[in-house]
Amino acid sequence: MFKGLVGLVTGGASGLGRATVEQLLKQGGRVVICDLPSSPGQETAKQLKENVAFVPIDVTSEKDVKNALQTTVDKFGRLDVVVNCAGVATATRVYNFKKEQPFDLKSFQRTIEVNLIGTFNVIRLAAGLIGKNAPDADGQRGVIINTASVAAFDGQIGQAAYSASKAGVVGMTLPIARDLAKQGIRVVTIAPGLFRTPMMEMLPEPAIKSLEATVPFPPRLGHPSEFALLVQSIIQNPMLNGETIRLDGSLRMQP
Ligand SMILES: CC(=O)CC(=O)SCCNC(=O)CCNC(=O)[C@H](O)C(C)(C)COP(=O)(O)OP(=O)(O)OC[C@H]1O[C@@H](n2cnc3c(N)ncnc32)[C@H](O)[C@@H]1OP(=O)(O)O
Ligand SMILES: NC(=O)C1=CN([C@@H]2O[C@H](COP(=O)(O)OP(=O)(O)OC[C@H]3O[C@@H](n4cnc5c(N)ncnc54)[C@H](O)[C@@H]3O)[C@@H](O)[C@H]2O)C=CC1
Repeated sequence: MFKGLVGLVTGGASGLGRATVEQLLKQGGRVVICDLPSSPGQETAKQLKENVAFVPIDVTSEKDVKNALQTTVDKFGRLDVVVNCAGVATATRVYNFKKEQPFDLKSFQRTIEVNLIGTFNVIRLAAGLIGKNAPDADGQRGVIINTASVAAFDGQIGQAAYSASKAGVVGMTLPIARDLAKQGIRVVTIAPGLFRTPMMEMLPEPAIKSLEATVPFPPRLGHPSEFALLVQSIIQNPMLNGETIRLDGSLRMQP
């Protein structure tokens, strides 16, 4: 289905990103996995064998992202789809009254830097490369897919930094789609609910169970493959643009 398509997936060594890499490969695409040098990206690429490459990057670095785009061109000759999955989660109250300690500003800044600025960094640099593609019959040159979170809308206690970073991703989706419309590049954001990934598994199991119990239907954590399925649908459907799609079993998180 995606024969010849070239994708670049940040955070592609784990969780939702990895499932996306697998789905794109299954559909005949070629994929560059971008993730931290400390991630299992190299092993992941080895396991998946063909049509896949790993480039170690930090999404906040201009040099790293430019290097990943150059590798994409050198290896596969073009770039059609970017899926931004790289992200970090933090959980701290804005002020801890027991310890008389305010939220650590560096931690707030780093969350914004990775989740929001890192996503923007990849978009701004990748857009130039996607824009070099010849347009298809519909005038389309490529697609950029971002990952926000339902926490952008209903962040819980302790999620000020994380929610702010993800709300930023939601907020920039429409203006960037408008910026890139003339070049025929679509921009769509997915706001996942609760998916079983290493990030989610950092929460204690009782916390996971209690969150899971709040999902109306299906009353369970999502499978990463279900996120990847939405990525595939977004790529396939040319009318989807400038929108954030919740993928959450109708979950609205409680405080
Ligand atoms: C990854 C995604 O993108 C998807 C998601 O967002 S998944 C949701 C992730 N959610 C989180 O990570 C929650 C982050 N928050 C926390 O871990 C903790 O609230 C915290 C560590 C920040 C604070 O913990 P704390 O100061 O020890 O507070 P604690 O004493 O446990 O709780 C105080 C009150 O808040 C409530 N509370 C705390 N965390 C809660 C939670 N996650 N959900 C609901 N209520 C919560 C407690 O029930 C308690 O209520 P009462 O005062 O009525 O008894
Ligand atoms: N798992 C869930 O329930 C949800 C996840 N999300 C979001 O989905 C995205 C993927 O999350 P998961 O797969 O669950 O987490 P994960 O922790 O399994 O994967 C995230 C990947 O991002 C990489 N990464 C982190 N910082 C990076 C950086 N600076 N540069 C490059 N790569 C970096 C990590 O190394 C990791 O491989 C994240 O943006 C997360 O916030 C949103 C809502 C729910």
